[in-house]
Amino acid sequence: MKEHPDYQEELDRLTFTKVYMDSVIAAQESDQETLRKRQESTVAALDFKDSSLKYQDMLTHANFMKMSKDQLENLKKLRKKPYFARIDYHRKEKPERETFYIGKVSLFDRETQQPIILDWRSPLANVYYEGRVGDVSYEAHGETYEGNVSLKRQYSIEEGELQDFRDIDITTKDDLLQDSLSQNADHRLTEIVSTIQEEQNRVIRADLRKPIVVQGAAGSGKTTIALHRVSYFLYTLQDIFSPEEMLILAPNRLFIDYMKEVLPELGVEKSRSTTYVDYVKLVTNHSFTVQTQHETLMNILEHSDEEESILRMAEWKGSKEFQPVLDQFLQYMKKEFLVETDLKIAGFRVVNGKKIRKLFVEDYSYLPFYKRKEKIRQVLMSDVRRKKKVMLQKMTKKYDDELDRALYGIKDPDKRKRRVSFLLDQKDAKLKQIESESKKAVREYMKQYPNDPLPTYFRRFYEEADRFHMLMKDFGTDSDREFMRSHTLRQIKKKTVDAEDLATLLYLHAILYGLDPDYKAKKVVMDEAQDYSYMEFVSLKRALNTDLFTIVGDLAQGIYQYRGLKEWKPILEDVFRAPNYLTLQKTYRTTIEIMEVANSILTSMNANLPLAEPVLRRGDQPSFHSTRQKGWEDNLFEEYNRLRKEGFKSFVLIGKTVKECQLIVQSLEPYVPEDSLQFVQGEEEMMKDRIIILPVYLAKGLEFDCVFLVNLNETYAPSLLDRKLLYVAMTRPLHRLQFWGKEPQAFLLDEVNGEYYKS
Ligand SMILES: Nc1ncnc2c1ncn2[C@@H]1O[C@H](COP(=O)(O)OP(=O)(O)OP(=O)(O)O)[C@@H](O)[C@H]1O
Repeated sequence: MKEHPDYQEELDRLTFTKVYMDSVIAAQESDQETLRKRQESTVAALDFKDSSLKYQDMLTHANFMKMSKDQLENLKKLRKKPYFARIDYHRKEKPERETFYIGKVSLFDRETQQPIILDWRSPLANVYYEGRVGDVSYEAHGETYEGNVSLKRQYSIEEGELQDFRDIDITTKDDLLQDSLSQNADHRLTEIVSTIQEEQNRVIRADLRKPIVVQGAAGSGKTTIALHRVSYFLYTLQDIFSPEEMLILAPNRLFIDYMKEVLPELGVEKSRSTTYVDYVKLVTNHSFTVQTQHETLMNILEHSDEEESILRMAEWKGSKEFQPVLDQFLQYMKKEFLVETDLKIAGFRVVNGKKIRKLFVEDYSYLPFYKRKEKIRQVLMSDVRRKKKVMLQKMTKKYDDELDRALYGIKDPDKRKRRVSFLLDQKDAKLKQIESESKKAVREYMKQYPNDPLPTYFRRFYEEADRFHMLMKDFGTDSDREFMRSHTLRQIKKKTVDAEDLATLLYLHAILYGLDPDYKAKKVVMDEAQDYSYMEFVSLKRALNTDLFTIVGDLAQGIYQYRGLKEWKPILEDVFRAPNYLTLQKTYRTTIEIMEVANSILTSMNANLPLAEPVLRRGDQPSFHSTRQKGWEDNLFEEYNRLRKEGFKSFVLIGKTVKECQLIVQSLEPYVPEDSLQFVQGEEEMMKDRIIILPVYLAKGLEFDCVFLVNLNETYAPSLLDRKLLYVAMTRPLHRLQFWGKEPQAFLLDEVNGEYYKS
């Protein structure tokens, strides 16, 4: 690197940038003395006269930068690595070529508006990610700018020191990507802004006003890219959109912890990240226990008696056909809101019943039922307030007229006196009646409307047998439907619902009550989206009333196939209007050798999905190890130690089911040092120095340096579900994959070309 003609220039630039950052930081913290000293020493350190002058000029402006607290914190963090790339770009209409350094935040010279560092999310930075050196164009603020890129350079900067820099396109190989991929699992996720690939960049920057669905192979960067799209979104639309309005849905809490490691770097930590289950519980204020889809999956894998009926029921509850059923049910519920009696006070018709009904069915039809009810209450209240005066006047006039008639018309003084006194009492009573009825008329009137909480509606859907069977007539046989009805009612009695009921609850909640503004989100990101049912998508869209969804998933990993999506078509065609659909085929996580085996399993699914293409990175072939011979436990631990010595840090043993994992723990515990295993079953955080033991369903979305698939009892059958489980498990490692079981068939390796693995 030192021989490179630009070496000194690059060194100067880095020194300058660091000092500029320091100056900004010090200026913000008003430490003028430090600021002056730093600036002096920089200028002394810079070699080139020209640049010294220019830099000195720029440094003086650092004083005047105005920054938010968050921006300042970010700047401090990024001082160790201010930028990762440079482009030399000549925009057509500009007289000369300009150089831009790209980093994770932007930093501008206030006076000249020249970027010291260009944010990776800025429109111009797109030039770095898209295409190669040569003619390029980019879009900003609706305009297209043409130009030419003459240099694309990547930097490796550690602790603020320049380690290396390389130009891309001279060799086509992306060295930085190669370096980044060969690292270990615990410090990889954050580094990807510098190595985002073209197909990934398209996903990140795809039209922000449209929903987007991304089908991506295992390890193609779906999670990472979805989060970068969030970051890009927040950056681009920062003036009109705040992070709190973003909802990120992940499959489990383990996954959320894992994602959070990425979030701070991307500036999206203020977004709400949660699971669908937790979100629905929150917005519906739901106190039921939820039987999760994982528990159902375990039941299937461990063969429960009611397996088939349970699966059928779960499928129905999530299906597209279930939506019209719920809509019809809601029509029945709506009838109870169609009150059309007149609102009367002291014999006066204050509001016409037909008008009240019209308010519900027409004027406020865009609102949830209970919100309409509230609006009607407000309208009635104000009508009563307004008309009370008129009523009082009318009543007063009526009695005053009668009094006049009595005073002047009745001759007999006794009779007249009685009549007048009667009329005065009457008048007084009637006016009081108007006063008092006005106070409570609306409250009384509103009693005609339903006032039930969500669980009541949910129960009623299942409780009224005739109506339930009539609404569900297109679903299976009488007894299938009855199973669904009685099972759900039994669950309700136990204060439990199935995970699939959450979509129903959210859907009903959205239409009946609407969402509390605190829980609203304008943009939704759904990872592992293949595991959501149609109704889960629809209920979210309905509840949030937004089209801004970023949906990423992989149908090949759809292990909840009994309830999840089998294809993207219904989402693309029925849930959203004209969404973008993109695919990610290159896979970055694992080596060619591991992907060869995993792809063989993918092919055997006949799922018509494109095979993942591993980025050129080689490693050891996956290997099979027998657990038949005595002492296999010692062998496994030896392998672990050997790999640790090679420098690998994170290890996982994946079992097919929870039971299988328990068996693995029992078998290994006597052979390994105390506290070296951690059996993760759900919420707990994974400890970095332990060998993790996980059932496949929890390993989904995660990654480890070395993965051992262990199979002591539960073999993988040649069924679609088991193939998907295997595929998920096999695509978790970054570097090494080993199979530990009685025979290769236990992992369907008999279907894999024998040259792809060692045994
Ligand atoms: N452009 C890139 N540069 C460097 N690393 C990348 C890049 N894209 C993805 N990776 C790495 O590849 C790995 C897989 O990414 P990620 O977990 O986002 O993939 P995924 O598609 O969600 O995977 P899966 O579906 O298997 O859970 C991560 O370690 C990520 O850092």
